[in-house]
Amino acid sequence: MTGSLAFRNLACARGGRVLFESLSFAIEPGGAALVTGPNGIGKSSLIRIAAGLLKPLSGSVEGSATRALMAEASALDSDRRLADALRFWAALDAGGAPGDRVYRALDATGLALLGDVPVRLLSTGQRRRAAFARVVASEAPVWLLDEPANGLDEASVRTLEALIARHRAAGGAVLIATHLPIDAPDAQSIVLGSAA
Ligand SMILES: Nc1ncnc2c1ncn2[C@@H]1O[C@H](COP(=O)(O)OP(=O)(O)OP(=O)(O)O)[C@@H](O)[C@H]1O
Repeated sequence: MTGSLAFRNLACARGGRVLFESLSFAIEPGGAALVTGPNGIGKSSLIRIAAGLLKPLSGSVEGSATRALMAEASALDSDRRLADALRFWAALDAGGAPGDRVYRALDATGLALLGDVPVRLLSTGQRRRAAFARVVASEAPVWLLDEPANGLDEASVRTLEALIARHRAAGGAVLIATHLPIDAPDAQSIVLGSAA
């Protein structure tokens, strides 16, 4: 797997206000970038631009075309059982038979025993882990993670960090917007709202 992402001279405006401009950085295969900054500065907007869901004011994003997004809304069907909901997306996200990938992702995120539970009955943290399981099952070379540690207990944050490390070791690239500390060795630090 080879994942990469490059932001070139990016500017973003929302509601008629420029949030950031002249933003350039690249994430190489095996790399990661942690985006931080105060509320409302544009971290989620940057992630949405990288996901192709928001058009930048100027500049461009290049790199691997297949990108998995973990944002606030997981898009998992609340009435489906968790494994079925993940299977639905795994078939679309990565194609092919999703069975094994989904079970591996459930196992990796500590949800192996909850595959038969309807999504609507999951706790907040379990729902976040389920959203992350979708990313893991997607096999996308680029992961875009918006506040992935929100609602997770300490052990789940360690699992998140381990899976990010595994993805990077396999050649993937990861962009993470976070308020909470996430251990990602040698990750670039992108501080929005900083003059530096
Ligand atoms: N659809 C929209 N239309 C207009 N303005 C928006 C829209 N969505 C977000 N904004 C504004 O864009 C700014 C940046 O929002 P964004 O969610 O990217 O910030 P953030 O840095 O992720 O914030 P937080 O730390 O609170 O999650 C905010 O001022 C927000 O009100």
